[in-house]
Amino acid sequence: MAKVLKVFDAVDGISHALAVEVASLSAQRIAASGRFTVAVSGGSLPAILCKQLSHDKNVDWAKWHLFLADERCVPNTHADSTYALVKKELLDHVRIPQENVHPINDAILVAKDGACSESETAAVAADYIAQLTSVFGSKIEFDLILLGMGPDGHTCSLFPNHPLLKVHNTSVAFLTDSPKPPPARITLTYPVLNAARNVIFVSTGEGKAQVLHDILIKNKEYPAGLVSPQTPTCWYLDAPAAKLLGSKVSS
Ligand SMILES: O=C1O[C@H](COP(=O)(O)O)[C@@H](O)[C@H](O)[C@H]1O
Repeated sequence: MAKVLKVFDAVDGISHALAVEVASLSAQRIAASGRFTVAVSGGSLPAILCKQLSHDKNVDWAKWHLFLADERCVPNTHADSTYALVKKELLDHVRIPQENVHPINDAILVAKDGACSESETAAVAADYIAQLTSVFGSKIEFDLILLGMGPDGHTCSLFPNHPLLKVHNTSVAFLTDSPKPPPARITLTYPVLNAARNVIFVSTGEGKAQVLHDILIKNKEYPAGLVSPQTPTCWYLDAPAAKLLGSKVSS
């Protein structure tokens, strides 16, 4: 599937363009289906995504259903929690009904520091599958999944050469050996990523330049490059991240 690249001089340009695009997709899908189902990654993405979007009063936030594309198995108030980040950047500023927001069930966690046992992590994943099923039924088709990418090419908590890259029999998988701390995490799997109507990647900073070149120019296999949804994946990049992409980039 083709990839669409959008390159901006600075991160603020990404925030602005993303806010416009996400608001537009939200309006389209709410008009068509009465709701907007979204999954978001952690890391640098929530701050970039929400800087402008969280001020948009025209978005029908009450119709949003918000999931996490991956999450660290820590309490929802922990410094490493993606939910905590999304709460700070978005949920504290807009009115998405609480029942439409889907953090992990952190009451399951015995370990509160990210060092979860396999059985706890598996239970968190099983609960997250149930949360997805309660909204989607058996066919999980997000309107939009917003993803980041690490400098090693990982996306969600799908890391290079990890066995989870081959998991196709569940919507949510778990791992307790993440190469990036904390080790215990849950993640959406490729069947869910690839069933999405729209996938947008956001990648910024020089530290991502080499892997972006490898994925987008050399077509080397990295987890982020394997995402192949219903429509072309769209990559929002700043100039430092895009610096090795040369003239093949149309901004
Ligand atoms: O660990 C994670 O890292 C990736 C990339 O983060 P970034 O800070 O380099 O943007 C993120 O997309 C993922 O959700 C997160 O769990």
